[in-house]
Amino acid sequence: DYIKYRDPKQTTNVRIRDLMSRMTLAEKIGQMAQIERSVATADILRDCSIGSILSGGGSAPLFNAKAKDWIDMINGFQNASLSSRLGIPMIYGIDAVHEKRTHVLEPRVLYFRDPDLVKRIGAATALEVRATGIPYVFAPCIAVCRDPRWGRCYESYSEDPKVVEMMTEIIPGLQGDVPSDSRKGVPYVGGKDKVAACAKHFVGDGGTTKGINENDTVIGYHGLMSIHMPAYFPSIIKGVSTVMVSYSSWNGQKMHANRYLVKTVLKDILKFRGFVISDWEGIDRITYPPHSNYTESVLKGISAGIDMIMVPYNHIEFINIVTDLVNNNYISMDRIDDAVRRILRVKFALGLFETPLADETLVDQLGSQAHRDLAREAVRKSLVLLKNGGNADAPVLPLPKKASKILVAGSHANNLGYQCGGWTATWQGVDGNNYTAGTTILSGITAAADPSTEIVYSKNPDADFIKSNNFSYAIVVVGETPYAETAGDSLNLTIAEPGPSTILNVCGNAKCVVVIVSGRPVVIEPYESQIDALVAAWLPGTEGQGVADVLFGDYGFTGKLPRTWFRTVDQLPMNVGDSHYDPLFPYDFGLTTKPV
Ligand SMILES: OC[C@@H]1[C@@H](O)[C@H](O)[C@@H](O)c2nc(-c3ccccc3)cn21
Repeated sequence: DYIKYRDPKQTTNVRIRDLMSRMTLAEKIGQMAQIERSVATADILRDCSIGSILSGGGSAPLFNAKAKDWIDMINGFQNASLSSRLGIPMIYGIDAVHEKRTHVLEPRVLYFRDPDLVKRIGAATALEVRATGIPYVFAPCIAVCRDPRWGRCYESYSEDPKVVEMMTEIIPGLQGDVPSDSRKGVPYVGGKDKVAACAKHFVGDGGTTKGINENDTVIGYHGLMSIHMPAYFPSIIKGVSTVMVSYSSWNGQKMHANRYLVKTVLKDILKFRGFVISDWEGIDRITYPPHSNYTESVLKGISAGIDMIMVPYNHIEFINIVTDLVNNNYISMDRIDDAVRRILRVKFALGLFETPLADETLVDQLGSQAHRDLAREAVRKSLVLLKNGGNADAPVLPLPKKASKILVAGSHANNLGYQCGGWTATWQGVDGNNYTAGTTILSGITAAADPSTEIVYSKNPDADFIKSNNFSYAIVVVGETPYAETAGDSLNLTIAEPGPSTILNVCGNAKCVVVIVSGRPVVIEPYESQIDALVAAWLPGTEGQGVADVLFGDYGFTGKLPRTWFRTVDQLPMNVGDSHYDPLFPYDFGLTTKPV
């Protein structure tokens, strides 16, 4: 017989209304739960009508999983969801694509200010995610990092809200362009090669005291609205499908329990019509210790306006408590219906009811040459030239490709894992070249230099070695080792040993170019006078040859600092516009070179 919500010719509102009218309370509450893939079974998905599954950091169907492994796993889960009473498809979410080695790892930091480029990166990312059967990414992070001591600073586009606003152009890249005649604020996904996106973390995640992750953002209303909120406006206008709540607090109140900002501001005033998702055990952390009063967590989180809870493991406890709270009128049916309506709206916008299973024809898009070239372009445009010789008439860069003998040194010269940083093959990132296909900076240099040039590689050479070799010049690649979230919080921001001594040994005995691989500004002033040329390479990901492209002048340096480069950490926090502004290199600084 005719089932209205299954009819794609009906409007989304009609389909939602029809489906909601058929759903039991249990089915509605099941839709509000997102569980981790490691605990998902066919029985749970079918019997509990679970709304969503995610891969947490590094959680894959198997080690070195290929696209087919992902597709088979996700289709397996989806078929279970489709076998539930009403056959509501589940939505599978993941953090961008850095979970999988099947993807070209875009530069981990997108520090260029080119909305067209970031949109193209979004489109490539959407294609590669869909190729693995996934229709939903927890990106973009539109945090405005105001203190580089924050372990997630590299996930933020800039300290300047204007730049972050501009970079929301990745959303139409990921989701597709909202048709001009369609209502603003409504989730929009334009086709099977596009994904639902997630603006995160709402709100003020980048403003915590001393950059302490998940801590307290102490700032007035106008400061919050002028620094941390602005990028949410264009995100909503561009039809972002979901918003993730921040672990952090605003003036002592947990964002996961902040009904004023989540319901009143985001939903009622800004008219956001997609669904609000918690962070991982985000409601558990409303209380201290976390999960010490889960009933309070569930009540406060859902009452604040959170629609989908990233549980991720204790879905039975979650479902039982929500059911009790509704049956005892602590949570209204209106609140439940608002949450489910929003979740269904995103699922209908994604076309999940029409095409719930993966489209296997996209697999050859993975790691395509076009995507590698795009990532390489992003690397080139992200690099910032901070110093280029002692004086203008003797620039060091671009380097001559033809030289008798050059030295490549440093802990980060030949290490793909270090180039990629956190959120890659594993949550905290990896060390070495065995996890991801890609090009190290050393390989990029070797490929770019003239065949007649002798290239000597030494991770941490001593002074005698350098003196005795009479190198034409040396390239030293050092920086930070990979980290994610709290593990990346740093009060000293020093580069990893033996980086400093490598710099001093090499630069004290040869003309040197120092390339810093890091997610953020780090301590460099003590060595700066010894360094002839200094390049901030951030986290170039798999495309190390993008670094060689500008070092040797195939392309000019054009990058500008997206955040202030401090002298010493005791100046922090220090952002452009502050009264006490005495940086080593100011926000928006960057020397340029011409292509040769
Ligand atoms: O991976 C899903 C989300 C991600 O989208 C958020 O940006 C991030 O804050 C986050 N932290 C954890 C997470 C934190 C601690 C232990 C295990 C997992 C999980 N997640």
